[in-house]
Amino acid sequence: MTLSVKDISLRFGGVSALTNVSFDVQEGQVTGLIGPNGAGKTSLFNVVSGIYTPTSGQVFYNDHEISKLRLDQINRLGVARTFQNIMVFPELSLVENVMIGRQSRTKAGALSSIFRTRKERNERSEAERRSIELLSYVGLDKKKDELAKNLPYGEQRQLDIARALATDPKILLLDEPAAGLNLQERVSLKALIKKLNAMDYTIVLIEHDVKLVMDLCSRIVVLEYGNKISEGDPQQVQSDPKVIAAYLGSGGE
Ligand SMILES: Nc1ncnc2c1ncn2[C@@H]1O[C@H](COP(=O)(O)OP(=O)(O)OP(=O)(O)O)[C@@H](O)[C@H]1O
Repeated sequence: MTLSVKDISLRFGGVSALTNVSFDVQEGQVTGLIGPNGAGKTSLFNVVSGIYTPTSGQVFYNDHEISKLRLDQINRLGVARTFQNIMVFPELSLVENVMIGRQSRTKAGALSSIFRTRKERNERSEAERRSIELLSYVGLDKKKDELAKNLPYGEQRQLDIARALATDPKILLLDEPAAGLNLQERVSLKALIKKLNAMDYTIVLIEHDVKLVMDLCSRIVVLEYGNKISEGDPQQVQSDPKVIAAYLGSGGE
């Protein structure tokens, strides 16, 4: 087992964002996290990735409790994430964007150091080599020297995923990666997620595009008002009356 969420509750003053949510993410799978707006999906990612400390409950990663660790500590253990809003640096090149993501892995620091020593130069060239390799995973290596701001929106999302890969994670948490993408870009994204999963990345996906989730995920967890209301394979979840009611109640989103 890779990631285990146990009885997680998260409250903001009077608002319960999550109530006793538990589920496991199995290694090598693509797990979907779905639910209407405000269901608590992003809050759960924020807890798992160390942005929020849960009010109660625990998160385990390979049997280590990570719920009290910081974002950077959890990241170093092998959990990386993207955010709903794209987090690329528009004025930097693609390869620089990915190299900044690797900065925590190099002792000398990727971009800001003056490359005086052989060790620092070697670290930089290794960081650059690996960054170009990661760009090739998402199909952007040929554009490595272009500025991020000049990429079409769909490719900026792919660059964002390459940045998340920069710390060499085992688990990738993707928060609405298809948001704002057109049909063709969604097809490319689906192929990319399948490819990354085939490369052994374990993936947890928050997504409103239910068809994309059904096509990609072997297991789906459904939240509503901070509670887990269903869990299972796509068939089970799709036919669960609680899930149908939750989606109809939210306008069929
Ligand atoms: N920092 C915060 N302070 C107060 N309330 C918050 C905070 N973050 C989230 N919430 C509340 O927690 C609940 C869950 O929000 P969350 O963003 O996790 O839902 P979501 O399922 O990701 O929604 P969406 O699909 O719209 O992104 C909402 O009621 C939200 O208003």
